[in-house]
Amino acid sequence: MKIVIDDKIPYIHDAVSRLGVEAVYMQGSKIGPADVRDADALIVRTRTRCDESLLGNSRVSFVATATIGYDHIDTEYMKKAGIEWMNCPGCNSSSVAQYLKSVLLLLWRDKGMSPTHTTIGIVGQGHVGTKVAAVAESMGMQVLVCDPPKAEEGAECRYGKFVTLEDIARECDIITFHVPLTRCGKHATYHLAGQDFFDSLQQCPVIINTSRGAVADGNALIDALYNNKVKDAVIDTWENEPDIDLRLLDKAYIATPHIAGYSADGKVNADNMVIEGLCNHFGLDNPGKIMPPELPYNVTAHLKELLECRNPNNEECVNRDIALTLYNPLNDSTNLKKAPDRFEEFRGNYPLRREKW
Ligand SMILES: NC(=O)c1ccc[n+]([C@@H]2O[C@H](COP(=O)([O-])OP(=O)(O)OC[C@H]3O[C@@H](n4cnc5c(N)ncnc54)[C@H](O)[C@@H]3O)[C@@H](O)[C@H]2O)c1
Ligand SMILES: O=C(O)[C@H](O)[C@H](O)COP(=O)(O)O
Repeated sequence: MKIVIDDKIPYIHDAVSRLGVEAVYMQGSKIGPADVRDADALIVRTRTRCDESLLGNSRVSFVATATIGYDHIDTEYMKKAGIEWMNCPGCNSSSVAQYLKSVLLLLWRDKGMSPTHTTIGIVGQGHVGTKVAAVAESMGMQVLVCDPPKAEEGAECRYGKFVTLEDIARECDIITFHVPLTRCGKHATYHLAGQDFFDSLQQCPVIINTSRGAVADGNALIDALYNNKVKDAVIDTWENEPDIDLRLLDKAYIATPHIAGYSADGKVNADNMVIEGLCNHFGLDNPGKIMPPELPYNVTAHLKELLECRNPNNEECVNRDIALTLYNPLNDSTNLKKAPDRFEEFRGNYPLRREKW
């Protein structure tokens, strides 16, 4: 049995080696029809488009993407071809929530946006949006949630009732997108934040996009930043990655290379889900749970010191410093702003980041 695996899926190698199968590791964007022709399974990230042109002449019967998003998988073709496929729902949702928490703390520290005077609009109440809403609520923000598909299903909104995107545009000081990228259907999200949306903003909000780049129209967002319809932008996901728009990079307060979900915890969750799916599909013995690496001693000691110096007068600052020591998106942003051509390199060699210590 042969598996082709994206070589930038961290922590998965040992578990795969214990499966006793042939494994070929390759750069995701380079995996082509000739590489998968005699393969039985494919484990990818967002960089491999899985469709008929890749899989049509192969014997692949199982495709797993070690990600939440699956807009790079042609699900219609998978169904037609009888290929089982899976993504990893929720795997790195806590990592994106950690990213958002640090962003909100930075907006408070550096831009004076006090949480108790801030209304945040969450667009999409799925795995990520739910956790982000909880973070914002715990900081004292007023939370509004827009999720028309969930509203139509009669799902419960924890924050009063679901509101419309127009309500969000009218009321919110921060607007953050957590929807899948979809190009058709009643609730398609391609350019959901387009010209009309930016024109309708009333509070000159901060716009945050950690979902998929094309959920926001980059040109319209840049215009809105120049015309002061938008106060600041925090961009993790970009149109046309890795060839990102340098005007948006320059204007964005925080600009990161699609790494909101890159905690080691999130990566390991995805690995464990993929290995389980693979073992179930092929009847293999599961080689056991993969664990994330520990933080180095100096980081752990520093965090311990911060906690020990906590007192009632500076508790807020200590908590903020702990969160920002664990993860500060400004570091990733500074690197990307200095060297945007290294977008994929920053992702592929991402340093160890943990959600807890
Ligand atoms: N930047 C990163 O590293 C990173 C990490 C994880 C996930 N993501 C992306 O974040 C997004 C959200 O992930 P998730 O796990 O929460 O997905 P999810 O499927 O759990 O939730 C998405 C929610 O969006 C809602 N939705 C769909 N269309 C909508 C519309 N037009 N308006 C408002 N709501 C709509 C759905 O009803 C659903 O509740 C995805 O695009 C995913 O690929 C990015
Ligand atoms: O959808 C997801 O899970 C995230 O966007 C994920 O972090 C993407 O990571 P990639 O596969 O591009 O490394």
